[in-house]
Amino acid sequence: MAHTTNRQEQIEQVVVTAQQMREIEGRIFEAGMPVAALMEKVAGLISLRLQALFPLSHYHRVGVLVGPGHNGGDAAVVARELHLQGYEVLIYRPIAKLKELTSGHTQYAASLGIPVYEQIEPLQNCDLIIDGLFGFGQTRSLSGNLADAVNRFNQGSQPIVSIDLPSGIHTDTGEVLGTAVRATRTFCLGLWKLAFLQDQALEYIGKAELIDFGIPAQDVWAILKQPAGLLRMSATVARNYLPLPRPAVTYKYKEGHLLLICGSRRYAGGAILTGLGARASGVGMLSMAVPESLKPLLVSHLPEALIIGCPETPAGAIAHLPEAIDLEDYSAIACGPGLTREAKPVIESVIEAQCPLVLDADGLNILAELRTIPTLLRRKTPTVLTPHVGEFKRLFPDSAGLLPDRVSAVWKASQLSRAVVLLKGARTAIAHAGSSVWLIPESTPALARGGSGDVLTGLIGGLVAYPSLSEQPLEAIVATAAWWHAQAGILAAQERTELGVDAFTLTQYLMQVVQKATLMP
Ligand SMILES: NC(=O)C1=CN([C@@H]2O[C@H](COP(=O)(O)OP(=O)(O)OC[C@H]3O[C@@H](n4cnc5c(N)ncnc54)[C@H](OP(=O)(O)O)[C@@H]3O)[C@@H](O)[C@H]2O)[C@@H](O)CC1
Ligand SMILES: Nc1ncnc2c1ncn2[C@@H]1O[C@H](COP(=O)(O)OP(=O)(O)O)[C@@H](O)[C@H]1O
Ligand SMILES: [K+]
Repeated sequence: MAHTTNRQEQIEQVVVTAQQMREIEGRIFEAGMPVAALMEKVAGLISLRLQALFPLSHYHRVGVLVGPGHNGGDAAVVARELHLQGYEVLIYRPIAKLKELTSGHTQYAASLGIPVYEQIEPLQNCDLIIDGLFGFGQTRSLSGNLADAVNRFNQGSQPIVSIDLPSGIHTDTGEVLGTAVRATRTFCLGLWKLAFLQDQALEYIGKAELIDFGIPAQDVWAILKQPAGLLRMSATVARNYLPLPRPAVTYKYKEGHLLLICGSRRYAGGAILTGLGARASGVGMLSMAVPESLKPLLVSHLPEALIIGCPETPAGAIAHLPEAIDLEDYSAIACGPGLTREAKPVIESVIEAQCPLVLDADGLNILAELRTIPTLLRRKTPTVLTPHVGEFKRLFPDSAGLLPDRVSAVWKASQLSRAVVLLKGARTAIAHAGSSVWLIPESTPALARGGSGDVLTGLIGGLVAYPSLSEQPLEAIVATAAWWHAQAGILAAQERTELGVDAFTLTQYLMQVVQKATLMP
């Protein structure tokens, strides 16, 4: 993160594994910070945030789940603070053997008159539950009475706030270990843990919030090294990879020439959406190769684009690229949406192109037929693949075994193929050649809708085509496009609800994202 100097901004962009978090904390403690003082500080911040979100006037009775480790310690301090503020607090402590600090805080809480129970029944009528059973120290599965208790709390209608992670969620993979707390909100402590960016954990995490308790940046970088392996894409970072401002003196080809190859008689709309995604990138020149019969349709939707009609199969797919196309003319090619699997000769041609190549949809299915890894390893210029999980499994059967740990799976696939692999999902992950993995931390399920991926392909193609960005890491440019796409979805959903974000509408919100990002201080 050479781009930002502000500690808070750096902290927001970092993602850590449990092991890394432990090592970072280890440095802080070694330097002299007392563990007890840090726990007091963290839990103080949590208590203040809880009081703001859940005022005493509406949430009188609070159940606090105290586990055996320091997550339980945090919870016991929170219990004390809420009690002192006038909340009626009850502690559930299922495991008798507690770490020393946790034991001390629980004992002190009890001395103040907070009841401590080993059964959940007394906590049944609480207005709010605070989950401090396990945090990033959890590796074992929940079973027996503990699992039953968690399942019963999940059935209640009261909100649940988890401290650090929902208990039962694996810090790195996001996997449910036996069972897990379904939190309304989770306060992630200090640094974002990887589970917050793994699709399988999202419905347990609820609304996620980082509680920044002042981890010094130098301790983070001492453990993560730069560039870090896991990175959260944000507006601050994305701004560095937008082709703005344009130089005062420029011309269309200097702002990139993208060739899109897409569409078929059956999937004509996909070609339009891909074109509109590319348009939003502002790319200097857009050419589109489509089946000959779609030419009038494309011209009417994208009058600025150069539409190239291609020979068609009887079913209306592109049979092959016309002789007149010279792939050397373009600064990037994006290919795939709506092609159908009949367009195999197209993929065989573009694989030989000497510019960056983005493959999506049927482009990926055909690549899998051609044998993904040997085909990609032949290429001398970068390839970007944008699969959803189904396509990913066909492309990379060997890496797919790591799913549902999407971050490990995409990392492995990129390492084996040397390509930039963008794995679509609720939290899209982008990896390049086994180096960093970029994660898109915010999105909206409004995007789970036919055609929104086509828009993304066009947008990625457009950004990749900019010669002014060609010195930048390709994976960061692809992640910027994915962040942009997700932000447009969020804006559109805010104005139109999650039901109102069809793919065409999505394209209409792309510009607003750039306006917002570039107006930021
Ligand atoms: N260090 C600090 O000052 C700060 C730390 N912070 C807080 O500390 C948290 C990490 O604390 P932690 O390392 O103590 O681990 P934690 O997640 O509480 O639990 C591990 C314990 O649970 C036990 N256990 C696990 N699974 C189990 C099972 N199924 N059934 C039964 N037992 C099971 C496990 O036992 P073991 O598996 O080792 O036998 C171990 O004893 C972190 O998330 C944050 O909240 C913050 O306040 C910042 C400052
Ligand atoms: N639950 C979700 N939350 C956020 N984004 C999602 C969700 N589901 C899908 N998306 C996004 O929507 C897009 C869908 O793309 P894709 O599956 O290729 O659809 P299509 O081929 O119909 O265009 C991807 O960018 C993906 O990340
Ligand atoms: K927890």
